[in-house]
Amino acid sequence: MKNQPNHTFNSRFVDSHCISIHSHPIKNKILRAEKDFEPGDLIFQETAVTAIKLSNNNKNDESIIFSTIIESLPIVPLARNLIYGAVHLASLSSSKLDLIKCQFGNPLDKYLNFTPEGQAIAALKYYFFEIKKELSISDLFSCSAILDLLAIWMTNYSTAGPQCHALYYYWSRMNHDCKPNTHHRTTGYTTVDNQTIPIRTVQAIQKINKGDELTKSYLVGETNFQPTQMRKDYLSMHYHFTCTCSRCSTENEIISDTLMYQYKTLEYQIYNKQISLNDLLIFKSKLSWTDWLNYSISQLICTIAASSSMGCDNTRYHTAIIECALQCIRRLKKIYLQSFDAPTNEYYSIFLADKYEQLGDFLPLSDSQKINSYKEAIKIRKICQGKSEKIDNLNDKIIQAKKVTSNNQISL
Ligand SMILES: C[S@@+](CC[C@H](N)C(=O)[O-])C[C@H]1O[C@@H](n2cnc3c(N)ncnc32)[C@H](O)[C@@H]1O
Repeated sequence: MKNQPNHTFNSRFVDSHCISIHSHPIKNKILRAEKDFEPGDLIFQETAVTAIKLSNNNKNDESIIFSTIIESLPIVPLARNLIYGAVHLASLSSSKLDLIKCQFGNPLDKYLNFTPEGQAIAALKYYFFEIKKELSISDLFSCSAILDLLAIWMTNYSTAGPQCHALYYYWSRMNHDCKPNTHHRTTGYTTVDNQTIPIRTVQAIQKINKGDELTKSYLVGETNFQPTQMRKDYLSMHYHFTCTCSRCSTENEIISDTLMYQYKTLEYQIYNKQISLNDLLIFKSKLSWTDWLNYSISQLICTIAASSSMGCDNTRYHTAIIECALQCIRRLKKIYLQSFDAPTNEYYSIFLADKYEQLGDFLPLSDSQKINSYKEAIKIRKICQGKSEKIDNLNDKIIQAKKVTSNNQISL
């Protein structure tokens, strides 16, 4: 039985000849292709049903609920943003709310207090009455009703640019696969009722036949390349299901509990800024090169070095950081080349291209590999569809690097 929305919101880009929603005994709702798609084909574009803008510049905007109480809660920014999401849902009309009442993942008591989700849940429970007073939430909403909305928001929202979170009618109903057949991104914004609403574009990254389920990956960034067991743990923790996709059934990278524990501890320490880049490098130097943990630490080091969030001293650690980036490239390349549909499968290409760009950023201007690394990223992104804005950015970096290099030569 096909379900289509009653068009009380702007879904003008969605063509019902391309996709439809169906019921499924385990996954509840699923999104299906209504025709064949080739890799790179546009499947659908849709405007979000609702979105919140999290930018501080908009504090005075009536439509965005910023509260002194929420801002002063002792929680991390992501937890605060999740509460804004839940409270925002409570402010919607019932018809809009009905449209986005997707299935939610975990029972809320599963989240640990130190995670952003756990902090959002705890803060909402403890401060509900103050928050309710401050934000004039309707009396119809009890604390448990708002917590239900938080669960819906947490399971189904997506970031649309750094300062915008949104829920979609179709996109939010797509289920997970560790090797998804679609890729999605925000391709613009529109204004509805004075609100900025993002537009999401979904493209095929594999050959899709009419009747196939359309899937996306719920894994964040590099977690896509974590071993099966870790991916499954993440999905069970956040989305409350056991992944049985083809990749989970075929890949078999065994990770010992000790390694897993060490990794989780490191993640926790990094998250809480309890470990320095130097500590990480020392820890890594004691691991064998074949350890999965060794590779994962290289990923963490690259991320830290790229954001410099831990006061990383680039000069002192340069060689080690570059070696970490190269190690990540070697591993991603291996996965990329093993993938039967590479290089058309954007799923693998994105990560490899990003890593080449990161390596280019890390390399000093005097190193000829810097520009080559950017060129490699361009080559891969050119194969992917719809990455032109990132290619422009890389071309700018190459021009910049060439300019600085030639200026240096002149001054010599
Ligand atoms: C974003 S929603 C997806 C839409 C959802 N199926 C619905 O009916 O609203 C995420 C939830 O869908 C279910 N789900 C997603 N992918 C799944 C999968 N591969 N296997 C089983 N359940 C899945 C889980 O319950 C998860 O918490």
